[in-house]
Amino acid sequence: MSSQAELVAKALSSAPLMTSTDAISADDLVVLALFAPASPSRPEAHIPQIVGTSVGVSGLTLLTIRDTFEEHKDLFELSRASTYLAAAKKVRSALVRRRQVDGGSDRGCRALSIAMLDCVEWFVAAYAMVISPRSVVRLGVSKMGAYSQKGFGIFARMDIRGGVDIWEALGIMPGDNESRHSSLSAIRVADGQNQEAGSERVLVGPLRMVNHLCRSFNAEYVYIPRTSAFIARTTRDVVAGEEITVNYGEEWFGSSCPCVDCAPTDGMEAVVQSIPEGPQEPTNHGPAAAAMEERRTRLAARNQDRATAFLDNRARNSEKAKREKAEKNKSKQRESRWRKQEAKRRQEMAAPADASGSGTGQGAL
Ligand SMILES: C[S@@+](CC[C@H](N)C(=O)[O-])C[C@H]1O[C@@H](n2cnc3c(N)ncnc32)[C@H](O)[C@@H]1O
Repeated sequence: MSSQAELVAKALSSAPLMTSTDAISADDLVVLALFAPASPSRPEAHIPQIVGTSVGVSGLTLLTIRDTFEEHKDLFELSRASTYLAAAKKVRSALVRRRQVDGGSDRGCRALSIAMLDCVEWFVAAYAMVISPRSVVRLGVSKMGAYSQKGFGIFARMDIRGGVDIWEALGIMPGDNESRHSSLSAIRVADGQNQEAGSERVLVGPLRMVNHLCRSFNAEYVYIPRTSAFIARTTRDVVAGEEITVNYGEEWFGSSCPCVDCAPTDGMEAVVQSIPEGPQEPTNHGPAAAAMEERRTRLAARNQDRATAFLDNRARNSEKAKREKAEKNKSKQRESRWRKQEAKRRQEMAAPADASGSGTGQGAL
């Protein structure tokens, strides 16, 4: 199936460059619409940490995009790449029709500019790849790091061998570097891409949902040559249900990395599958499930040890910080005392000269 996903990803990767502002807004919009619409009928819907918070549209727009996608969802057949992109165009055309006032209501889509609709088309196609039951990965919600913060993550639907390209986890960089809009997904242009190598961009699309691990990551970003697009490539075997993770590089979190390799937690886990995807291969049986269970047990045991070490370390560091602060205060007080004495001494030295004459200093000659 991956070869079809590869065709779709390559077609999407050669899209004209978007601006950061449109790309981030459209990414927010499509993610919120497809995975977290504010609908009372979906109490499990979760609004994760994502994105640039740049969306200036109503909940109605989100629901309209979601409904329009649902109406066309069956057209997104990942096994037939030739029809796949046409499906995204149909979603766009339906949204354009809904932009026109229809019986007094535009169903909330009038706020979407033409440039935004172009981007929405791209993101609908990109995220429909991970929604497809044929995709090797899916989008879920991950409980991450030391603070058990929730955010989106990408999870394997099936066992994936090491060295495999995950075409469904596609990301693309806009043509400008307005990355201040979303520091959640800054990335540098690589040699061999179609933009100035080394410059910083925002990564948008499903690949931006991949989370970080310092050591036990299982994938890396690779770029699609001569384009602005990236995908994930596994660096080792991954079992069904496991989260796909990469190492963002040392600079990302600095010395306070919250990942489970650096700080202990219960580990990452998928807690919500945001969008119903139809029948799927059961994953709670067979060697893959056993391997995953074994990995979970290993992670839990390791995290237990780390938890103790982490707490000891934190207590030691906090003591050390207190001592250093007290020392600093003492030294400040010493310095202030010294300054006062020095000022007094100077005053005393100056006093006889003042008393002796005109105040210009010449009286002493
Ligand atoms: C590119 S985004 C990854 C997707 C993100 N989870 C989301 O929902 O948008 C990067 C952000 O995810 C969070 N993140 C990634 N890996 C993490 C980890 N291991 N522990 C805690 N937070 C993590 C951090 O907030 C980081 O700035």
